[in-house]
Amino acid sequence: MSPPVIPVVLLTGFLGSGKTTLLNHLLGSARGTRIGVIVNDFGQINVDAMAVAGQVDSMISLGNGCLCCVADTSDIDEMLGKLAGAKLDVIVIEASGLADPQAMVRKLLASKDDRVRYGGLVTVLDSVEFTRTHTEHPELAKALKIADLLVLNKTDLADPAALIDTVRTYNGEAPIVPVSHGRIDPELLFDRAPQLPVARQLSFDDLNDDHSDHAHAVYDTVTFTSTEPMHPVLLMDFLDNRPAGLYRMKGFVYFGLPGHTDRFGIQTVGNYLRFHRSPWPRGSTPETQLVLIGKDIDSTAVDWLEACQQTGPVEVDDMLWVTRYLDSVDDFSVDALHEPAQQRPEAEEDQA
Ligand SMILES: Nc1nc2c(ncn2[C@@H]2O[C@H](COP(=O)(O)OP(=O)(O)OP(=O)(O)O)[C@@H](O)[C@H]2O)c(=O)[nH]1
Repeated sequence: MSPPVIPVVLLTGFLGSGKTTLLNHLLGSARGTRIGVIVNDFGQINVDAMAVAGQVDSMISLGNGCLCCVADTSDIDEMLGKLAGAKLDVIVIEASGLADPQAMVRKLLASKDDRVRYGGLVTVLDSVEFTRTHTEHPELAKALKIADLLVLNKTDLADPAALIDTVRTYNGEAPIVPVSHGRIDPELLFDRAPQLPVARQLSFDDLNDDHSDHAHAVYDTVTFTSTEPMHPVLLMDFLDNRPAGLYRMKGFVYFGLPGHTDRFGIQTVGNYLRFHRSPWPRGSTPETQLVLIGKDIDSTAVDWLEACQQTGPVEVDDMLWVTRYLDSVDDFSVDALHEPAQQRPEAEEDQA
């Protein structure tokens, strides 16, 4: 008997909407379902791949690439083929927040590997940023229109009720699931139910509708790395006055605070800012690694970050500017910084 065909679910959504958070939730609640993952991070630092590593049995990371730019379907088939050989129940592809979902769906549908089949498109929406991003980036409507499941995320921060009607105007059929922290019921995706209520037949128009304006073209990605510690007050000043054009920032910060050795994961989305404290991976050299994504990001942003490096000793109270944005209440006092952070799986990095 030939093995069951593996559904390939595409996870998309604008920058910072919560794709990695949702993926981590799925991986954490898989209950025996074998999930393969293709992470399609954008930018030179593979922050998302670092976050999911450790939870996933079968993972392929594209590093500094983009699945919708992969030249031909055989490259996709090669990746899917590697995972298909690993006896999986489902493959989830996390698209870059900048990806063109139509181009990716087209390539998945064109796959010649008969061990896999396109299993549907999940689009994650940020309840807080939805109105702003969809006004500024009308091209995002594509990912709503062809979605099979719409996840209205961050409902802990904004009431989704008013948004549901708006979202409905883009897509009259797909279920809309309001959640916080990407906590969707995995049964919506996996068989023991696999596939999405799903993978409806997409029309020729759905797949070809103005695909010429490849969404990436309008965004910049800027990276900053440094082994010099950052000064908390100077970095917070940067974050309070973010450079023009910056939409999203993520990565890790190294503060050279005497007596403590933890790294600070950082996430910004629009005006949102959050730090997460965790130990540096064993054997790694502490360094700041930041990816800045946006539109026409002010060219002085990197110079400004360089100027945030420490030139002298840092007082422990300087960290108060940072600790109020930590995601764990236990960490709010600066004294707590002297206790090493709990060793947690890297995959929890992005979860609340
Ligand atoms: N309060 C709150 N924060 C959330 C929720 N979902 C995600 N976040 C936070 O939002 C930030 C961005 O989440 P990610 O999961 O990294 O978003 P993403 O879509 O993978 O981001 P990109 O890969 O940059 O496109 C992180 O700090 C998450 O912890 C949520 O439902 N509520």
